[in-house]
Amino acid sequence: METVRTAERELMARLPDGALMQRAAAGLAAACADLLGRVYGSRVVLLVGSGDNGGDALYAGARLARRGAGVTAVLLAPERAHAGGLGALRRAAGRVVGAGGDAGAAASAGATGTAASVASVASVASSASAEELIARADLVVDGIVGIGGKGGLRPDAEALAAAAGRARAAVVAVDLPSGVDADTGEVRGAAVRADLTVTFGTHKPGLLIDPAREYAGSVRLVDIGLGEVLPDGAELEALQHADVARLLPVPTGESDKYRRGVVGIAAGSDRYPGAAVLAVSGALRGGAGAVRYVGPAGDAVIARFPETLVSDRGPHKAGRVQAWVVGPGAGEDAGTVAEVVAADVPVLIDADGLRLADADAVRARTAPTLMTPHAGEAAALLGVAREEVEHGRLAAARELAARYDATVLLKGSTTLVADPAGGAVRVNPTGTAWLATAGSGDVLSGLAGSLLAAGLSALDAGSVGAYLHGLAGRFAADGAPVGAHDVADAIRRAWRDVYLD
Ligand SMILES: NC(=O)C1=CN([C@@H]2O[C@H](COP(=O)(O)OP(=O)(O)OC[C@H]3O[C@@H](n4cnc5c(N)ncnc54)[C@H](OP(=O)(O)O)[C@@H]3O)[C@@H](O)[C@H]2O)[C@@H](O)CC1
Ligand SMILES: [K+]
Repeated sequence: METVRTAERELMARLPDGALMQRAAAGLAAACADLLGRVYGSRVVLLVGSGDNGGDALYAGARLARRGAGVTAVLLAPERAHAGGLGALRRAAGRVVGAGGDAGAAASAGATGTAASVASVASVASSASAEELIARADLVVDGIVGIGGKGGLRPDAEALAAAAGRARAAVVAVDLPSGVDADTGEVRGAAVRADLTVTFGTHKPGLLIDPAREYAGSVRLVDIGLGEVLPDGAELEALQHADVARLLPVPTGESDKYRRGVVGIAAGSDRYPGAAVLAVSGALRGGAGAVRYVGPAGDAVIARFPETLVSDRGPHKAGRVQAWVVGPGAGEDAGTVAEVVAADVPVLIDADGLRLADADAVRARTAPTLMTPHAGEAAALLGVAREEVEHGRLAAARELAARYDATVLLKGSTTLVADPAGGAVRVNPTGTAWLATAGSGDVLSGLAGSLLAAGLSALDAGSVGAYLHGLAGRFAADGAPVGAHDVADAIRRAWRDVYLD
């Protein structure tokens, strides 16, 4: 989060002391009030760590207390809690206890001369333990740790996170759920599970990428004015409808089918003819002017899609294409994979192709390469355990892109697209769990390959393909299970939704 911190420092130098924190706390309190519905008479518990994240929680708690909520702050480190925030909460008649419900520890917050007075702290550090307070709360605000967090939660923080998890209260995370890694989205140990995360200034990668994304609940961004000073080139970006609409290849008056690009699909085997059919089904909806199929499943492909140009003579002799897709259902056909990898046009490598392709040959390519592994395939390529990739998706995508000098689309519940040149990694915002269905990846490879053939860069083809594919998955599912061919059928609707929006 170095970029955010630098921006904060710059902005702070121009603003009166505490102005950023006040903006953050105001936005946080408003979000809490929305969630509570009725603030007056509600029971709010603040989990307060020793940094500014806890300060945000304390100031927001003070605002809620002024509106009639019963607010109790549970301090993890009473002697180091944010002094200004503690004073504000006290002035608003909020209560303060130590994490163990321990009056002595809480009282020391006052005793060390911070804004809380000994009398007020000691008098309210009553008999109820933090655990009991949390169990009775309507709302729990997680201000344990924010972007300053290092490593997994410490044991006392972990106990509070667990208590919040057991409670019936809604949980609001301040800036990000404590315990998730702000930079990478990794969750190594215990972490707070939030219903809502109120984040400040900019989306942190950890809020957009699984597994952390799951812990964040819905995410609300509060503008604290960082936009003016944040440098360009954020670490992550997500395409929106308007971006995708601009990138879609749309035929002009002069287009003929060859100018719109021909995509070659080298996929399927006697054992897996279905993969060929599904890849072609995606390719036909991706904007290329024609789809050429090469491989042993030509009959199955023609039977389903008679518009396909079919050849059984191998990629070299199949006729010109503007991009290749190789790998879905390829089985052990390393020869075809090698032939395609050697072609001097953009190539998308998927599924079996990822395993069969020679790494040096991929690196030696001069035309763009787009690799589309899921977590298991990425793990095999990197030589690590699958969990390693699942816990660190951003790092894995970047690492693969660097190793293969290829654009990498890492599939999963949050699909990421990383370019070898560096720059922001694209997070696909349209995914749905329904897409985890057999053959769905084959459809995506055909679709993205078709976009490559139509002239999009590997980064754009991958991210636009994932976007349309995710949207198509949502349309096709509509709350019920889907097959991959349903997803392919819905691509046209997704395209219209984006283009005509
Ligand atoms: N700058 C601004 O103007 C604005 C900043 N804003 C807010 O500030 C937040 C960043 O604040 P920050 O830099 O004080 O760090 P923060 O996240 O509170 O954590 C540091 C503390 O946590 C502790 N700690 C560390 N790891 C831990 C663990 N695993 N488990 C448990 N504890 C752990 C660590 O303890 P220590 O290592 O020192 O013992 C240290 O005391 C940011 O996320 C946003 O909410 C907004 O108000 C907008 C304006
Ligand atoms: K937090």
